[in-house]
This record gives sequence, C-alpha cells and structure tokens, in this order.
Amino acid sequence: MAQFHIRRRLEIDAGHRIATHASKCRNLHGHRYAIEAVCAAAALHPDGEQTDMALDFAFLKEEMVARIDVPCDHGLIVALSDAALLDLFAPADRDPAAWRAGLAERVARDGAALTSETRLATKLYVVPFHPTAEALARHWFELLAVPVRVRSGGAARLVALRVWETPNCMAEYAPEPV
Ligand SMILES: Nc1nc2c(c(=O)[nH]1)N=C([C@H](O)[C@H](O)COP(=O)(O)OP(=O)(O)OP(=O)(O)O)CN2
Repeated sequence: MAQFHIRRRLEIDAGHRIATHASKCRNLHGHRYAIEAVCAAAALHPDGEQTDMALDFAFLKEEMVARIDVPCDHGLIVALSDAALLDLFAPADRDPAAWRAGLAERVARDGAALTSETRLATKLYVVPFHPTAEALARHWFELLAVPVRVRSGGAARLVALRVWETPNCMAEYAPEPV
C-alpha cells in the first residue's frame, strides 16, 4: 500500500489537430500543455543520495524533459493516420507516400517518430493515435513508467499521468485507481 505520493509538473507548447473531430479541434491549433506525473512509494529510501525521498524530483524532471519536452516542445504532434496533414510536410524531394511509410516503420518500432526532416524543417512528433489529451496521457505514461522505476531504484512507481490541454480541460491515465 503506497503511503507517499509525489507529483512533478512540466509545461510544453505544441500544436496538434484531431482529424476525426466534427468541430473546431480538427483545425490546426496549439496548446500550452501542462503534464503532471504522479508517483507512489510504500517507503522512502533508507540511505544513499535519495535518502528520505520516494524519487528525487530532479530525476523525475530529467526523465520528463527527455521523453516529453525534447521530442514535443515547439513541435507539431501528428497522428500517423492523418496522411493529409503529414503530406503537407513531406520533403520536396521525397514521394509523400514513401516518406510516410518510413515514418510508419519508425512508429511501429519505437512507438513514435520525431523528425525535422520535413518540407519546412519543422519539428514533427508522429504518433500511432489521434493526439487527444487522453491518448497523450497514456502515451507519456507508457514512456515514463520504466524510467520512474529505474531512477527510484525500485522505490517508486508511476501511478498516473495527467495532461491539461487548457487550464480547464484535463485527462488522466491511471491503469489502477490512484
Ligand atoms: N475528451 C476530450 N475532449 C476534447 C479534446 C480532448 O483531447 N479530449 N480536445 C479538444 C480540443 O483539442 C480543444 O483543445 C479543447 O477544446 P475546448 O475545451 O472546446 O476548448 P476551449 O478553448 O473552449 O477550452 P477552454 O478551457 O474553455 O479555454 C476538444 N475536446
């Protein structure tokens, strides 16, 4: 039974669209996403550099920056299935379908594909889902779960990942009740 919970917040700016949405969310638009990782621990470290911590906030920040900020901040988060949008960014010297096929291979292998080799040299983060707040919460949870375990030396586990698209709209992914 976890007795300690720690939370770390990160904010990034990114663009997206929900191509399947019937209304305004199908327009290309941006958010200042706020992302919160919630970790639980049954006990604190008894010794070492994390003495009396569940997980050093600084370690958690490093992992969130590497996995969320670096690939997504000031980028455009695009669904692999959104071919019409991706094709706008295909390099001028590439066949768009072949370029998308290359991205699809990377997404299948790695779970997402980051590239700036695009027509405008702009940063794309291509994902195998529509980039709703819910699906991003699940994606970022899956990227962070193992690093939280490792950086805490097994003391802490990630229990929830929250994504605010606006100050009023938040989605949470938590495989078990928090
Ligand atoms: N369950 C979800 N619903 C919606 C999502 C989502 O990811 N999950 N996303 C959107 C849009 O992308 C949009 O960013 C948010 O829409 P909306 O709440 O209508 O935006 P507002 O500008 O009105 O938000 P305020 O907080 O009132 O400024 C839509 N739905």
